[in-house]
Amino acid sequence: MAASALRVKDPRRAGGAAQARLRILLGHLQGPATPAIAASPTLAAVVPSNFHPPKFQYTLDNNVLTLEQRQFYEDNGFLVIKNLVSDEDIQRFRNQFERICRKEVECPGIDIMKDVTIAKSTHSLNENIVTKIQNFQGDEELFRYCTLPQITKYVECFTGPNIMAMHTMLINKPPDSGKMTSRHPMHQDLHYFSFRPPNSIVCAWTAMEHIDRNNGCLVVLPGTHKGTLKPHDYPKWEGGVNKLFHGIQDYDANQPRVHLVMEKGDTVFFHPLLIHGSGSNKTKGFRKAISCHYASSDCFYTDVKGTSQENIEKEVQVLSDRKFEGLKIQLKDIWMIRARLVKGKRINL
Ligand SMILES: CCCCCC(=O)SCCNC(=O)CCNC(=O)[C@H](O)C(C)(C)COP(=O)(O)OP(=O)(O)OC[C@H]1O[C@@H](n2cnc3c(N)ncnc32)[C@H](O)[C@@H]1OP(=O)(O)O
Ligand SMILES: Nc1ncnc2c1ncn2[C@@H]1O[C@H](COP(=O)(O)OP(=O)(O)OP(=O)(O)O)[C@@H](O)[C@H]1O
Ligand SMILES: O=C(O)CCC(=O)C(=O)O
Ligand SMILES: [Fe+2]
Ligand SMILES: [Mg+2]
Repeated sequence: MAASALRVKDPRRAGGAAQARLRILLGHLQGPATPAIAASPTLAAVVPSNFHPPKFQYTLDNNVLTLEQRQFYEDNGFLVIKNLVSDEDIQRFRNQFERICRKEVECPGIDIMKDVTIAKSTHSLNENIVTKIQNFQGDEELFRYCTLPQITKYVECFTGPNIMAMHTMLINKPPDSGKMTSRHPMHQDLHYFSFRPPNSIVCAWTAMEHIDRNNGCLVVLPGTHKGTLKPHDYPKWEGGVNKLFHGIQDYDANQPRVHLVMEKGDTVFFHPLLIHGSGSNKTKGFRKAISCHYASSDCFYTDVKGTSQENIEKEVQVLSDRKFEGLKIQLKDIWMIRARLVKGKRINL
């Protein structure tokens, strides 16, 4: 059976023999279960002798990625494609961002965020106050980013043909005030998500200008997509931390990091378990990037009760209580509201 057919099923819903079979096969998709199977006479009897574990777990069969690119993503959990978005498109996104910041256009459902150091200031909004806008799925001009064919062509290698846009952001990392609040702590995006499986989710993140360590590039820990979701909470930073910027609790700052230096239009695709963050912006300019988290529409929603994600659900509920006036909604409801179809059929999400 093709891995792509399997990975969309929720193994908990399958029963009996089918469940046993799925578990065995999913074992190959999720981790090195082979030695255990070989050691067990009962399980070994179920696995045909000509069965070869799939070589690839994190990418689907496709004719877009070269073998080398595919292997790179499998090993590292990210892949940078140079020069994927045109200057013209980036200028359009930048113009629309400025119109939204200045409140010249209405954008239903959007969240506008200021840096924690100026959160209580009463400046009227403009593009030099806003640190990011989120959930622009309702804005046709910005949503164009999510539908760019040269991006969805790559996305499909991870999600398959039924593609939902789940989360969108335009990040406008401000010059750091000196308190280091422009840093984004090391985290896994899956911490925010109540849908699975992780291998059917991918983020596309496009640099809207040259980005390096000076203006706070993305920083990744290669290979960490092979691990599990870690507990997240606010880092104990002296200068303060932005709302909802949770970081990995036991993060060891001495682990080897890779700084992704990118040119305008370059796009990185990365796995939702990949540990990443971004550094402070030491320049006077606002560092801009645009991103979308995509998921296969046959992913399924999960309840985060009793998991390490309870803390994020509680916080998001407090925020949504203010917006939706006391309606106690779950994290998965919030994602359901935000989700928008990009391509193919809407199934579960
Ligand atoms: C893929 C992974 C997910 C993404 C990962 C991330 O990016 S994590 C970050 C995800 N971020 C988000 O989802 C943020 C969504 N943003 C929002 O909901 C909003 O921007 C916000 C709640 C932060 C701010 O709300 P509003 O702008 O509507 O309201 P307002 O300006 O009145 O602020 C409301 C209260 O929040 C405080 N506040 C505002 N911005 C803040 C910030 N950056 N850090 C801390 N606190 C902040 C204000 O001081 C105020 O406190 P008082 O009430 O005390 O006066
Ligand atoms: N001491 C630290 N403790 C926890 N997280 C850190 C620490 N230093 C950096 N990080 C995290 O590592 C990532 C990358 O940081 P990086 O070192 O690149 O940036 P920076 O410290 O802002 O700038 P610089 O380039 O001067 O080191 C960010 O996500 C940041 O939050
Ligand atoms: O700094 C950035 O652009 C990346 C932020 C990020 O990783 C996130 O918001 O999840
Ligand atoms: Fe992130
Ligand atoms: Mg540093």
